[in-house]
Amino acid sequence: MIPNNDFLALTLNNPETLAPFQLEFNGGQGFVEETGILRLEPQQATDINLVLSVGIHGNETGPIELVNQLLKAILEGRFALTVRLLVIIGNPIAANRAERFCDVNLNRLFSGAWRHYEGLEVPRAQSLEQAVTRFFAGSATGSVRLHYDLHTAIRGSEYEKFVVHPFIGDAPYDLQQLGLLAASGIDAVLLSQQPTTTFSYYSSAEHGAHAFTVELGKVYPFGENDLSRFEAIRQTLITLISDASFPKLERDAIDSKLKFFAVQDALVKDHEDYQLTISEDVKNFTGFEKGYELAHSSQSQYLIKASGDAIIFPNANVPIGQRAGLVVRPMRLADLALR
Ligand SMILES: O=C(O)CCC(=O)N[C@@H](CCC(=O)O)C(=O)O
Ligand SMILES: [Zn+2]
Repeated sequence: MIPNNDFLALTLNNPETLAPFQLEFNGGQGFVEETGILRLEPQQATDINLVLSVGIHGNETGPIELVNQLLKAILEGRFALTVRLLVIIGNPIAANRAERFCDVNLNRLFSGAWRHYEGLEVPRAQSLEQAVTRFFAGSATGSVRLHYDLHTAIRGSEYEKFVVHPFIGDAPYDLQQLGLLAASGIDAVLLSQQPTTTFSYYSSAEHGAHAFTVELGKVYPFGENDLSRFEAIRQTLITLISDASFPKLERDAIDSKLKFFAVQDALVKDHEDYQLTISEDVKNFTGFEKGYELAHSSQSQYLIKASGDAIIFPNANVPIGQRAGLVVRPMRLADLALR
């Protein structure tokens, strides 16, 4: 069993390794596959397979606390399990250090990108890919695959809660998933226009999952999160897990709740002297006038291409070659292919 049904404590007490074990609870069976990786199988067959990952960045503690609470409620039989569920606490070593990562940003290592890096996160990225592969391999043919990768952002945001939707090529966007996001208190959806090496892109591209990076607010240390700010997503997750059902929102309701943005450019740090021109307190979604110089280095200059283009995740404190921010452009739901 998991002492006190506290999977977070078990994981943080065993940040490097944990021998696999099995557990029974009222409603199903659990399998701790390795540290921070717990698979729950319901008693009844289901056509929903849900990966909930948190703590891919060790210091993003709010979603870790939220999911740990949900897990405790399932293990104590306070609500039913009607879906297959894989819970991942991504980077327990970094979580214990209250750091975003130890050696290398785990959320840049997926889809095999770990082959090009060294450090503590490299074997972890491999393990997480394998765990997700095993999990989806166990799903029934034709069943729904979901992966919600929950994060919090370094900066404050004009839209507090938002998701990054991985690039899906010419495929239509899924109205049911957009409805779930709208019902979960998400304010904005950023549509990626190219492949990346993030966890959500991996599950989307490799496993055909509906996957998102979900940003739920600003980073705070363990114990300092106001979990009431996650109430809407907590409710949609409980309904999904206990009733295998999605919120039913009409297209107009989705349109009125969600703002949409296309990712226009990824800012890439190209030299040690690379600088963003904005101050530390500029929030995500701050927009600029055409021609504004957003970043420069001795190698390059980035000028805003259209008035209203806005900055997300500005951070020049990254290794050369990595993303220092995203530039997004407002768009309308009406412009999207939907199904
Ligand atoms: O606030 C920040 O600067 C970073 C927050 C964060 O960790 N965001 C994710 C987004 C991943 C994606 O683009 O799907 C990340 O940078 O890994
Ligand atoms: Zn993060």
